[in-house]
Amino acid sequence: MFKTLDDIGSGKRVLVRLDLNSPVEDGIVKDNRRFVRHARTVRELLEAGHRVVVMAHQGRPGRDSFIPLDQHADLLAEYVEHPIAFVDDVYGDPAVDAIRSLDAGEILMLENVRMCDDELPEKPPEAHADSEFVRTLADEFDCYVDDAYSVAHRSHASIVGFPLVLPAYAGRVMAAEYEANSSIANRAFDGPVTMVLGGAKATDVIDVMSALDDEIDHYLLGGIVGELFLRAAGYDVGFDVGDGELYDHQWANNEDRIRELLAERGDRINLPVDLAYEGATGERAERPVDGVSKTQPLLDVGSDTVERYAALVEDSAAVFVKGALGVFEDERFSHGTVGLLETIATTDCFSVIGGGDTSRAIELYGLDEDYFSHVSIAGGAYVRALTGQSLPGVEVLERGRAE
Ligand SMILES: Nc1ncnc2c1ncn2[C@@H]1O[C@H](COP(=O)(O)OP(=O)(O)OP(=O)(O)O)[C@@H](O)[C@H]1O
Ligand SMILES: O=C(O)[C@H](O)COP(=O)(O)O
Repeated sequence: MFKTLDDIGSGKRVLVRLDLNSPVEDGIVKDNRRFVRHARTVRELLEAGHRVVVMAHQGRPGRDSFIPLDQHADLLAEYVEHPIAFVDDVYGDPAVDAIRSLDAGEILMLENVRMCDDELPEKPPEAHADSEFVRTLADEFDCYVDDAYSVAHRSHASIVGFPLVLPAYAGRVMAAEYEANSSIANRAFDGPVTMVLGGAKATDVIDVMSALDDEIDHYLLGGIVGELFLRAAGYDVGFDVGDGELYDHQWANNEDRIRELLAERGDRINLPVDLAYEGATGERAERPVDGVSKTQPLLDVGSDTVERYAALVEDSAAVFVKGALGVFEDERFSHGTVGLLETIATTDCFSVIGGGDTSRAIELYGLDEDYFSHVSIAGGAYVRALTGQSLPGVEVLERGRAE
């Protein structure tokens, strides 16, 4: 296990890695729960009288979302309820001068760490620890805090380099995410374990299913992934219609694995028994799957499916969610996703809701996060945790030099 904020003491120069990577629309950063969550770690560090320097990233070079972090500093400051200075540099003289001018209880955010050439190459921790970026910054700090669980699947310099050269600690987000998301591997549950799997990314879902076996008693499928499984089971769905392009390429890439999973675990894989679509006057309409011949997009699981899935959830000791059961962003097609989330919220099972998109349904429909054991802010890292893979960022924290 790793050390946490409880082990740091007070009055230190702390370099903290957050994951504030956010959706960006027309150059504007969209507020999201990553800010709220990380604010708690930051506030705690400030209250302990540390000098706090935040390192984070946004987008990747070449993408529209690859922008500076000045807006992130302002948004985070609102949640921390404390001004956050920003310097448009990562480890050059302007950054080092700004770091040195901080007083106890003050906070500074560095520029997008992916603007630094040393950051992005996937390299082992030893190679990153020896980079100019890591060596230069490490000299300015007493310790490193990693709160960025959702980037822990990347072997990037700001994630794996510092724990080799500074005492390293897990922030509150890192510790909570690690504990909840690894619980299939690390905990025994006193009753059935259920996975709700949907959304748009078939390969992610199939990877999770392939990596798990006896641990899971019921798989409840929906969304695009559910339709692909229905296609493999012989139904006339799971292909693109009109100018759509969500299904056929995913089918071509995953058909064999889907057929294998159905053959090996068909008894535990639950598929939708009915599906919803847009009716002639724009209303939600539903049809049983055996009566469907797909001529238009199918946008949600139907009411009978929700009822069957809810009964299995009610009987479960633990439920893990990855991916939405329908296009929940449109209220007409939110019934599957939101109906199941509401059922999970009213039972006392251990529950983890993951997937960046899916967890947005919780706030969109005003569900209280406290009704779930954990709502993850991770995407790729959540999938890797569910598949039992270790994350480089967590591994290096565990073997870091925290004393
Ligand atoms: N039948 C469907 N047709 C089209 N889109 C769908 C359908 N069912 C679900 N979706 C879409 O899938 C999206 C969620 O899929 P995705 O696989 O990205 O989920 P996630 O696991 O929550 O996200 P991420 O992997 O990005 O963290 C939602 O935005 C939803 O609108
Ligand atoms: O938003 C995320 O999932 C993380 O910040 C990782 O971002 P990346 O996929 O660009 O590495």
